[in-house]
Amino acid sequence: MVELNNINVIFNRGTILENPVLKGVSLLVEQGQFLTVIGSNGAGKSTLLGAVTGETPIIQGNVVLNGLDVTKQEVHQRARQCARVFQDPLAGTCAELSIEENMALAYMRGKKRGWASALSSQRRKIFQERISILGLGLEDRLGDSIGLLSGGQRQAVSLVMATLAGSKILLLDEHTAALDPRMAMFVIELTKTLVSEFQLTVIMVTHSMKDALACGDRTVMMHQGEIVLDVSGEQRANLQVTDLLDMFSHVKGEELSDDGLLLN
Ligand SMILES: Nc1ncnc2c1ncn2[C@@H]1O[C@H](COP(=O)(O)OP(=O)(O)OP(=O)(O)O)[C@@H](O)[C@H]1O
Repeated sequence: MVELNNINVIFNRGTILENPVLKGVSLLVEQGQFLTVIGSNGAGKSTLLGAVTGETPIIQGNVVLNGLDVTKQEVHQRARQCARVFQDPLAGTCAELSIEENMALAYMRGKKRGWASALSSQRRKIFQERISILGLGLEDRLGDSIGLLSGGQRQAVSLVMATLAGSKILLLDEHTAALDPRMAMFVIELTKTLVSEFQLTVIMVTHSMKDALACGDRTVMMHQGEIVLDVSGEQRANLQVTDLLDMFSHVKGEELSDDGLLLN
């Protein structure tokens, strides 16, 4: 469960560049819910995820993860509870390390135990099992440098890695945006499989209105640091991409330019 209460984020506070990016955002994502987040460029979507992980300093409000108030916790302390996958496949993995070593690092996220325990033969079996879900034959290539994989393969491995430490909250920050359409579809399907298998609570930021409606069970739209739309259930099930755009215009009383939101 992710609970954000009245979160305010202001970048460059007190300077000429002061930028209020989240304006009293409150959001409750129930245990096991899969929320998709859309919104125009600069709406505050990534900042919202940063507020959950602790990477973004908040000036007001509180963050509760799985019932625990983590507002004062550092990023590494919250890492036990939530995992984040970024847009850039290179961001979540270390090119110089092998697939197995990358997985071992992910496995140890938020844990105090040593490196050796993460690389035991028993762990290797778990890693092989988990990575075989991809159907890419990587279970036989655990010793290969992860830098040898394509961007899409690496993003798929990043997603599997995000499930290794046992955290129940998964934050996806446009994780398919840098992939070609075929690989993006593969990673979206993989996302659905992993979310269902590990019963994760998910916040997925996307620029694809199609994916926003096709994945998960609830969609919010952000605009200028606020949640301007929140749909689920039957209302969402009946929505088309064009309806979403109309709703946006209605809520904000303005036309939305197509460069901010992809219509695919
Ligand atoms: N660390 C930072 N320091 C200063 N300003 C920042 C920082 N991070 C983000 N911003 C600004 O905050 C605003 C919101 O950024 P954010 O990345 O949350 O938007 P977004 O909705 O994810 O946009 P996009 O869809 O373009 O990725 C932008 O104006 C951005 O320039």
